[in-house]
Amino acid sequence: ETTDPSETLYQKLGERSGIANIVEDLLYLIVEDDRINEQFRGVDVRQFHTNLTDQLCELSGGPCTYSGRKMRESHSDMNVTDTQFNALAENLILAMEQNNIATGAQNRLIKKLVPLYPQIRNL
Ligand code: HEM
Repeated sequence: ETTDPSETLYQKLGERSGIANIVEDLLYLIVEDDRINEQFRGVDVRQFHTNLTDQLCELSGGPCTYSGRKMRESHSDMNVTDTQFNALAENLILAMEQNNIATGAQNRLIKKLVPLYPQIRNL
């Protein structure tokens, strides 16, 4: 954890390897969370891990290219609720907490996800 203002968000998250660790911990939290784990049954965990890591890397300003589907497309038939969206965001915050990411950096990453909300909820 660092408060160095010259670091980018990507650096504060520990670059791609740090983000990969966060996403791995997020996956464990998802499996434990009865609000959302049903939705993830049968999902290709390796591919999900790679794609979410690339997406968060790119969104945080890192040198990655997300190559998965559009958010509207991958979540279109899931009927994701507000509660479920918030549950996933909450688990992401917990995973960042577990990886000692500074609170300011946590909030900055969550803010990057806000524009995805209507796509993921299919609104
Ligand atoms: C901030 C919120 C979210 C982000 C950033 C996000 C991001 C992603 C990404 C990057 C993928 C991979 C897409 C692909 O491989 O084409 C994905 C797939 C998926 N997401 Fe989300 N997601 C979010 C919220 C949710 C929520 C709330 C649920 C359900 C409760 C959910 C369920 C799924 C499932 C089941 C898949 C796998 C789809 C498949 O492989 O067929 N996501 N998500």
